[in-house]
Amino acid sequence: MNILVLATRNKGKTREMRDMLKGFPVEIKNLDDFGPIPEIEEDGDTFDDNAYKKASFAARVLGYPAMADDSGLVVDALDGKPGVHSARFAGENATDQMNVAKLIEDMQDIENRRAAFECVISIAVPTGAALTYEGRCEGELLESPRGENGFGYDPLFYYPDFGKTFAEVSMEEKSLVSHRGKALQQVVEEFDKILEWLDINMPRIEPVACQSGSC
Ligand SMILES: O=c1[nH]c(=O)c2ncn([C@@H]3O[C@H](COP(=O)(O)OP(=O)(O)OP(=O)(O)O)[C@@H](O)[C@H]3O)c2[nH]1
Ligand SMILES: [Mg+2]
Repeated sequence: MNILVLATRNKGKTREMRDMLKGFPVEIKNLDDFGPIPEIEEDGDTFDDNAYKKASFAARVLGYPAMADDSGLVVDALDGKPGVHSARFAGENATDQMNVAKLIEDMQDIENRRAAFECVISIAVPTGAALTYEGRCEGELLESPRGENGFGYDPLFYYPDFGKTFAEVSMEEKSLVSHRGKALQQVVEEFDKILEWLDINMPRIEPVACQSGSC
């Protein structure tokens, strides 16, 4: 069976990606299933750049196809911030709670509460060839958190059609409309094509003994 490595350290993302890919003929592995690998610097200007960096680096280092997600919250009134810096909004080692607290503070007394989650998923092979999928989800920011589910900014992200925040719905409900859910739905719909693409693009390196014709 094909192996696909989820190139993320984020447990919330991992849960959502694993859930949507269950039932497909692919063995999903986490970075934790391998020995320590170096941290990837996420210094790209776009979600696209960073998703590709993470997926192609993991694929090259591990020798398997890898899927990475780069995502974040884009807030109208903050000129698109925190954007690609969503995970580190309140500082380099910020927790979700710290990021949420900073966002509440920065949005104090601001009337325009419009925000969107954006996600780019990259599936890469060790040669660097890659496929890209995107998703976006629009909502509004509350003034204080609501709900216990999800991760990141979910307790502040109010989705009008649900009348709830993403932290007040189940993971399955969130995935029906979320940025990551939408990108993953395309992955799911195209999964047969992706498997064919992997077959064509994964380099088949014969063991040295075979290359010399002795097997
Ligand atoms: O409330 C949220 N619901 C979501 O559905 C969601 N998706 C992304 N985010 C935020 O954006 C950062 C991604 O940054 P990011 O793509 O660099 O990921 P990360 O650093 O957490 O993990 P990794 O995948 O890079 O290992 C995350 O940490 C979160 O703060 C979300 N917040
Ligand atoms: Mg990251």
